[in-house]
Amino acid sequence: GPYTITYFGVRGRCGAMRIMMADQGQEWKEILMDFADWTKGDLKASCVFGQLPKFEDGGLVLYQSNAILRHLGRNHDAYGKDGKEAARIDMMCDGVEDLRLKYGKMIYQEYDTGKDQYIKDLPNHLDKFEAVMAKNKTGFLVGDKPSFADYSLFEVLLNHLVLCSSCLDTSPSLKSFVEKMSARPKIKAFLGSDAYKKLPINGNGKQ
Ligand SMILES: N[C@@H](CCC(=O)N[C@@H](CS(=O)(=O)O)C(=O)NCC(=O)O)C(=O)O
Repeated sequence: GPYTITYFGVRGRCGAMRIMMADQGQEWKEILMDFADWTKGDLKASCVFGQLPKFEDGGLVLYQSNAILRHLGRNHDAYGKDGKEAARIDMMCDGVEDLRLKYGKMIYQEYDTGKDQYIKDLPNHLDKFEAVMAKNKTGFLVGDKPSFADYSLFEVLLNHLVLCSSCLDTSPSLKSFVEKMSARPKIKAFLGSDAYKKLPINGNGKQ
């Protein structure tokens, strides 16, 4: 710390890191970028990849939402107990990223024509995470405590429950995972906060 997020007024690619920091008892500053200012280009030109989110940890400046999650994982004992667990957590985080990319493509490019088919195909994607969650038996993807991959999976599942409220009905381990994560006191408080509720999930208002 001190942690600062610079991003647009959406949950988007900062949904998971906010939930993770809340659960870890961390505070952070939010610099909310409005899109008109962004299109002027000054801040964009200063971003390593020309994109947000930008994350500051004191003097350290990071971009790439999954790199930010990993940094928080390292700093808050949420990256496994050893190298093997860390590698499996990386694998699961990358798997969640694949789901995020599919979800984002549907939301931003194919919502009207592709939403129904996306929901039909969803079980084929969620069953991979269901199998890992069911096998690990601790209530987390890897090891016996939440890792940054758990926070990313949890957040992306919350978004999918908005898209399709029944999408976990055939995934009992994922359903229990979402219920348990939602019940963690600091997460429950954050999900109930105006700061969380006032932000739309995506930049185009579709969900
Ligand atoms: N891989 C990056 C993607 C970041 C990204 O796509 N940022 C978008 C906003 S959002 O899709 O995350 O909401 C952006 O800056 N868009 C503005 C621009 O590209 O000029 C990450 O994970 O952080």
